Amino acid sequence: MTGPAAGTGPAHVHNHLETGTGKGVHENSRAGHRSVQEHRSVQEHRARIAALIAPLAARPLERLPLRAALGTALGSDLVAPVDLPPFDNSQMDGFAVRSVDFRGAVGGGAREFTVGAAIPAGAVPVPLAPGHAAPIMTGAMMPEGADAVVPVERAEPPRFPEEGATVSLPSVEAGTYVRRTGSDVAAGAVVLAAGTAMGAPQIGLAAGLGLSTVPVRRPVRITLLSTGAELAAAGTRLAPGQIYDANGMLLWAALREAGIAAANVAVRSDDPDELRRELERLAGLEGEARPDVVITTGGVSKGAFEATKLALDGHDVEFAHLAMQPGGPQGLGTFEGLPVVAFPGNPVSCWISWEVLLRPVLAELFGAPRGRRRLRAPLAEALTSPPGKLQVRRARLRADGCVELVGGPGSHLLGALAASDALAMVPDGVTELEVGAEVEVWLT
Ligand SMILES: Nc1nc2c(c(=O)[nH]1)N[C@H]1C(S)=C(S)[C@@H](COP(=O)(O)OP(=O)(O)OC[C@H]3O[C@@H](n4cnc5c(N)ncnc54)[C@H](O)[C@@H]3O)O[C@H]1N2
Ligand code: MOO
Repeated sequence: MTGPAAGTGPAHVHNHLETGTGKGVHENSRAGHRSVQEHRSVQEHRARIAALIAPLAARPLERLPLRAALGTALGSDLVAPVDLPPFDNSQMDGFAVRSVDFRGAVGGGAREFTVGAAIPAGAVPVPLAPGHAAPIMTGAMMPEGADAVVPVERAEPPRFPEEGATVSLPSVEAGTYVRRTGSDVAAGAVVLAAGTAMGAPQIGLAAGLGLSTVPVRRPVRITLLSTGAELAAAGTRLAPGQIYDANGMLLWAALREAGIAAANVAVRSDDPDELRRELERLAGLEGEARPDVVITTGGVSKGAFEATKLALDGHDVEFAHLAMQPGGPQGLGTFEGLPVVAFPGNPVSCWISWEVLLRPVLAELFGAPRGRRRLRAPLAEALTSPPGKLQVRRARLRADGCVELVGGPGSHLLGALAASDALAMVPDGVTELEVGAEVEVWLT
């Protein structure tokens, strides 16, 4: 995958970054969840996440107000109800003229006009009489008969004289500084195709077309479930051994930026029964209250108190260790019919899991959020990477086009994450890279 445009479309989800061997994978079926023994490839895990949430592509269509539609994907083609511009108008503050009036001007040069009534933007002008030039403001409707505009600074005198006075204007071709009806967007044309992510320009276009709502799929409902006995809520005092819950807000913000309004819950305990009760509560919710997907964070590795693993035991959920760092330990499946994606607890692991596993799948399935821009850039420094794993380093793209690493590879380095604006991908099979070696960079 090379070039700045690469990876922005759905087709790129599965075919880049050959990571992980995927070889020799076998799964142990215990009473409940399955644990994959060997490292699973990133593509394989993405494909499984895609299969888990693919049914959500059929969410019902609805019309959302523009503000709420930001970040969502269009549910059907958007057809322009009006022309843009809706009428021929001036591109400059100047004088509307009939270009034929310049015929016969000496040497194709200037000639004198009688100044007509001024035309402000928003007014409907009277037709322009031959030999007249009407002061016209930018965006104002061209008067009937006029077909060109001379900017005021080219007039002699270079200002707007009183109506009835004379002004000398240099010769112009028909069409000069006239913005024609429908020349930007023609009424009836499909201006945005179904599946287009609604960013600021698309929202601006919809507003410019006079639309107050757009057709989208019902927004995905995601509940973020932070787990861990060590978690403390922001605003409380940290007891010894505690840390503040970063993951809940980190993922909430990541989803919000991606056009998804998520809900947060926390089970500040390592008691699997407590977590199970919370999952049962979420699975039992009905209608709009019921999440489409729950993302858990924490409790999925090999410790003695892996609450998420234990709570999901007996359900159709599998756990695997991916050939990726950070974001190695992962889980996914359903809990009483509720799709669950289990991310590891380290904050950077959560972020990378979102960026590398879930976000590209949403982009592929739903068209929004847009895929991250990817490019190749030379490293500003040498690096080493563990064998057999895609290593995802936090990085910054410098003004000189080189990519520099921010912080080390550790998945607890939240400060470095916040100082980064890119991810540098070191593919598996690569254990050392020199200064100047090219890596794939995702701009976050
Ligand atoms: N023996 C092994 N130990 C670990 C392995 C392994 O393969 N073998 N994998 C390591 C990797 S890699 C990761 S990543 C972590 C994943 O651990 P868990 O998903 O079980 O997460 P926790 O143990 O609950 O937490 C890990 C770390 O993250 C902190 N944390 C958790 N939740 C939050 C939160 N909401 N906000 C901020 N920080 C959070 C937690 O305190 C821990 O420090 O396992 C390794 N271990
Ligand atoms: O895979 Mo863990 O996410 O290194 O830190």
